[in-house]
Amino acid sequence: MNAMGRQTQRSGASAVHHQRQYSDNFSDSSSNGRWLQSAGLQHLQQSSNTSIPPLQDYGYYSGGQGSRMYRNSQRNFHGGSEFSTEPSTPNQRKNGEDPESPSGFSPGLLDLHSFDTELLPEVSVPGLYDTSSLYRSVRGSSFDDSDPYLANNKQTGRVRPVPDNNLLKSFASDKEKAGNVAKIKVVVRKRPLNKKELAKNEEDIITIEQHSNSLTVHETKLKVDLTEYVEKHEFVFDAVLKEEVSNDEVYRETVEPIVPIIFQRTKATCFAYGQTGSGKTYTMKPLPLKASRDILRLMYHTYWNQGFQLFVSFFEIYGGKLFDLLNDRKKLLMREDGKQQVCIVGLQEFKVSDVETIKDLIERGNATRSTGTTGANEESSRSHAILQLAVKRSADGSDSKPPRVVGKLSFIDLAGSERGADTTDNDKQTRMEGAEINKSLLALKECIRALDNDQGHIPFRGSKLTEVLRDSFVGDSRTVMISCISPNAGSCEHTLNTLRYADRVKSLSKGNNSKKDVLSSTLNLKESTTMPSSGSTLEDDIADSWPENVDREEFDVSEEFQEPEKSLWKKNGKVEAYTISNSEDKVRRSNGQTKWKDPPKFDAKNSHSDDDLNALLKEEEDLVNAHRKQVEETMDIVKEEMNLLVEADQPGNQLDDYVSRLNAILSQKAAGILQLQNRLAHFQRRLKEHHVLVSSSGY
Ligand SMILES: Nc1ncnc2c1ncn2[C@@H]1O[C@H](COP(=O)(O)OP(=O)(O)OP(=O)(O)O)[C@@H](O)[C@H]1O
Repeated sequence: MNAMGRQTQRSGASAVHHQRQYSDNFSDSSSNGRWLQSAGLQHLQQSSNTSIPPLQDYGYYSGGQGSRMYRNSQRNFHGGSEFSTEPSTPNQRKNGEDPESPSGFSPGLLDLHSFDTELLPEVSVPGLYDTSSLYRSVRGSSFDDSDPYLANNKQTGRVRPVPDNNLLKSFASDKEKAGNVAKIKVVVRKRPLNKKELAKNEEDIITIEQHSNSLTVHETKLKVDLTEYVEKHEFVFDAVLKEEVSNDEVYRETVEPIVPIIFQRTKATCFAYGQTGSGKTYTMKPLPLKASRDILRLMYHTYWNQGFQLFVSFFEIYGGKLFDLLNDRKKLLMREDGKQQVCIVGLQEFKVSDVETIKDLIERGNATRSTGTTGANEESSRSHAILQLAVKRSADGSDSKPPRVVGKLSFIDLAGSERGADTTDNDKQTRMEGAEINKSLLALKECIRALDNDQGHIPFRGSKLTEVLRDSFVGDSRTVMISCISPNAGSCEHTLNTLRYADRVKSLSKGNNSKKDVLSSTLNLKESTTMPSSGSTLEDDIADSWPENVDREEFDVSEEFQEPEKSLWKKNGKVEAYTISNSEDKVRRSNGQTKWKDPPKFDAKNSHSDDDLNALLKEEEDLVNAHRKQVEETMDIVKEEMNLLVEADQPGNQLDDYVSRLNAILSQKAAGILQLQNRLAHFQRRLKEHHVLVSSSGY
């Protein structure tokens, strides 16, 4: 059965797979339009019944249906909303005099020939960053709705020739903003404890220092004497957002700075990454609408009358296949043209001119999206949803030629990453989905790394997701990654994996060699050497970059022996002794980490030197050797005891039982050694990979 077929079937099984409802465990409020509220766009909620008109109703804005959409726009911009004060546009629309006013929302059928993803060549726009011309015509009055100049302009039908003072400021600040936007920005967002977690009295283990953009995970561990101790894992990112931070603030911190540069031939991507149920969808959902609002504001204000147009498309990648979320999940094909441009054949693109229409489109797409149930989230996204806002303009700024992409903003709501452990109850389908999802997350990270290190080869072909995003990564591009984390103790391992993934993305970034981040990176690398308390899983693999299949297989073998070992440790004195030593080792290593947490006395250049890496490798090797020694000693003791028992020739079958139990322990210990050896091999590979990447990043 193909993915589509499976999808349909699964959708039918309501308990397992269903359309996303957007309800949550946090509040009892109706979820319909809740995300609008969180987006600060609640005024649009009233009109949320507005259905999207059938496609055939709308031509391009120059077509005959334009007036209908024009009325929509008018309502939107005059509905007492924040948009009612939108400069210039309302009057224009009211008067119906604006020949440029894009009154239509119309589909653009994308095919190999028409989907031009190539950036528009730089077109000189009079007044755009051309300060000499700006100054020549600077006017003293302000640029707003009541600006008499604007009214005059419209009355006379003259094309506004140049911007005024405020506009000049706006250009300058846009330009400044653009320069300030890092190529890769990594932001972490913590969600609040949910009802379930609160009911279970789960502890919040994340503390955040927003002013220093640092975050600490307090991981509870067991000491030698079985008392608990807390190991701290510190991370520093570009921004760290507390649980009380609103979606508005998230927008301001992440997407707002990149909106203006979309008009400057830049393609940007914003995506959320994190464990299932950590808040990716909650975080991502309001962003496109807020961005659209700002894009339209720029189009109608700063870049008014310069021929920019906004287009929306929305599709998902499910099971490695593409489906159009704005066209009844029609299956799409991805092709590369002769110029290696990615083309999505059949994807419908809608020309939009008002926020309300965009809101309707987004809602329609979200309602069509594939969701399922995971252990951690009843409405888990099982697909990657990609919403693209493309700013276009025809080469000569007129309507006579088809518009070409100037810049593009892609929002990706990634499917939830899950660990193997979470999927034990899931069916094969869900596990396969998980594998596909994890593959694309790994590929995404590899691409971001390669891009930021200016590597010649970008591994786009690693997954459908990265292939589709290819054109967003070439040329002048920006990436904002929002790592979403759950605060509860039960999610500790997931949270650490998410943060390590984020840290890998960030710490290997070329423009990110500040001492602070080097410290963070080194710290986190150090933390990653901690022996896991349970077996590694696919998510671990992603977090730690072990791409080779062979690694996975090796580790699966060793994982089998993890459980019996755990169950033994309380039953048998000898085994307990072994495990306790193991804990002691951890404690020692944990204490040893203090030196890494102190401010580094090295300079950034040498922080990742061979010596550091070799020292880490040596330490891990010592650790494994120490374990091996302990196990061997345990085996010796067990053997000795067996011999004693045989010599004592105890009557009855008690002896047989005892011997077989000891034998079982021996074989488990042997497996333990094998596991440690595998672990060491993994670690060596990881260090090697890290070393290669660090060297190529120029530290
Ligand atoms: N910052 C937050 N404040 C309040 N509620 C939140 C927050 N983040 C997430 N939630 C709630 O947590 C639940 C899970 O969030 P969400 O569906 O966004 O997770 P997800 O990471 O997208 O999961 P999946 O990957 O499985 O789709 C939802 O009910 C959502 O409303």
